Amino acid sequence: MTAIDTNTTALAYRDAMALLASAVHLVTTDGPGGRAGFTASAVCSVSDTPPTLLVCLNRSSSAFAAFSGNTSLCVNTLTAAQRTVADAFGGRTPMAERFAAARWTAGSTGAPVLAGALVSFDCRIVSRTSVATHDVLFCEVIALADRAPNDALVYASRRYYTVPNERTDLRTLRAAERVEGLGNGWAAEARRAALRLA
Ligand SMILES: NC(=O)C1=CN([C@@H]2O[C@H](COP(=O)(O)OP(=O)(O)OC[C@H]3O[C@@H](n4cnc5c(N)ncnc54)[C@H](O)[C@@H]3O)[C@@H](O)[C@H]2O)C=CC1
Ligand SMILES: Cc1cc2nc3c(=O)[nH]c(=O)nc-3n(C[C@H](O)[C@H](O)[C@H](O)COP(=O)(O)O)c2cc1C
Repeated sequence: MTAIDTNTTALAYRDAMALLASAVHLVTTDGPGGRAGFTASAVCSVSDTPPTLLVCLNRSSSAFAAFSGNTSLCVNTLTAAQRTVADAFGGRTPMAERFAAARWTAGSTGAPVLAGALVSFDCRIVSRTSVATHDVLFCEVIALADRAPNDALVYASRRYYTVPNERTDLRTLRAAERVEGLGNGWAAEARRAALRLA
């Protein structure tokens, strides 16, 4: 283990955290505190009884005041096709412009639900704790939005990657077989592997 130099602790920590791959979410809210949202990787499952997750929000974020004034939020997990929305919600863009970058419906809590998200967790904020620079918001999941099989967006080493959905893979493979008439060799082996995953 290499000890962390106290003068570069934050930088060393960030460099180390940058190695971790994570899902990418738009965390959104609406209500008396106003409408706001930000791109987040610091989202974690806490419990399934009742379904509970946590979100870490920097108190210096322009979205912080709205989340403080509201009692609900929605965690919208992004698909690979939604990386431009991740950029829009990643900072320094006015809130109206962020929301104009995508289509929305209102969840049962009133929080904005992103159309076409990999999955959306509509939540009631049940507790808040300030830790260092961030507020940790503990949220009970009230509703889940439709989940269509899709490729996931992953953030690692400060860039975005696509994680193919197994079922999407299978559809692609079947389409390739139909178009190209592939039925033997590597294609047949790949098909068998995909069927085992399905
Ligand atoms: N948890 C957070 O608050 C996060 C904030 N960010 C912010 O987004 C921007 C771009 O980030 P990157 O390109 O990934 O480069 P970066 O070098 O700023 O961050 C690398 C990694 O360090 C962690 N991190 C960064 N800032 C943090 C913070 N203030 N508190 C706790 N963990 C933090 C995250 O895991 C991030 O992926 C930066 O302004 C960064 O601060 C990014 C990821 C998580
Ligand atoms: C991939 C990615 C993940 C992020 N994750 C978080 C996070 O979990 N919590 C957080 O407070 N900010 C996170 N941020 C930073 C916010 O999205 C946003 O940039 C920051 O709150 C400053 O926004 P502002 O210009 O609205 O103040 C992340 C940014 C990126 C690009």
